Amino acid sequence: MEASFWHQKWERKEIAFHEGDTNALLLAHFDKLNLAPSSRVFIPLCGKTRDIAWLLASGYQVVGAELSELAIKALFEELGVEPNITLHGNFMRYHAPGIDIFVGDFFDLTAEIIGEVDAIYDRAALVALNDSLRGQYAEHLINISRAAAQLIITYEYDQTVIPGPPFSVEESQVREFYEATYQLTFVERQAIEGGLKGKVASSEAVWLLKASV
Ligand SMILES: C[S@@+](CC[C@H](N)C(=O)[O-])C[C@H]1O[C@@H](n2cnc3c(N)ncnc32)[C@H](O)[C@@H]1O
Repeated sequence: MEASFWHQKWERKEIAFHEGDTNALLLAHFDKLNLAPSSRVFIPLCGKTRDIAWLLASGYQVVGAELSELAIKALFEELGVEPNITLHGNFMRYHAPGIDIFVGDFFDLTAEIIGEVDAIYDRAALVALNDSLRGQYAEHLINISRAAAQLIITYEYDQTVIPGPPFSVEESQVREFYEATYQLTFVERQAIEGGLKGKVASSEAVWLLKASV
């Protein structure tokens, strides 16, 4: 999708992807990453997810990337935190104790910009990108995070019924993108009540990716 697509979504408040509460699959499975206390977690394409509040309250540090400055202003407002805002190359950096969000294009990020990360939490990021960008996203994510472990939540459904985003990302694609770098563990698949957008039977699938030894 073009950047303008997402900017428009935020301007028009068409953000059905945003969940009011902490994601239940995050709560159920985040401990499987076995992170040390105060580990730094990268959230690509973070929007204003409430999952950030949970991670901070759980003692983790968060680094995020998001195109929309509107989203990040709302994120900090909802966190009740006053950010320090600075220009950082192509990005606006929104910083407060324990949290760094880079506002700009994920594909412009570098390992130096995001700094050390211990793990990645991808909910609605891989699935937000169309087919032509998804492989590029996965490769760039591996490079800038130096193959940090990942917890990924995807959607699976019949893509001929509705167009994305979110796009359906099947097991074969998760394996295609990540199997050369990580050991993949399928964690669980959970049906979405009422289907995706009420239109198509769909499940969320959870994947745990750890560096191959
Ligand atoms: C489907 S939303 C998911 C947001 C968040 N992960 C959540 O669970 O609520 C995808 C987000 O990615 C952002 N986005 C899309 N393309 C991006 C890019 N190239 N760089 C940074 N952010 C991007 C959009 O603005 C949008 O907020």
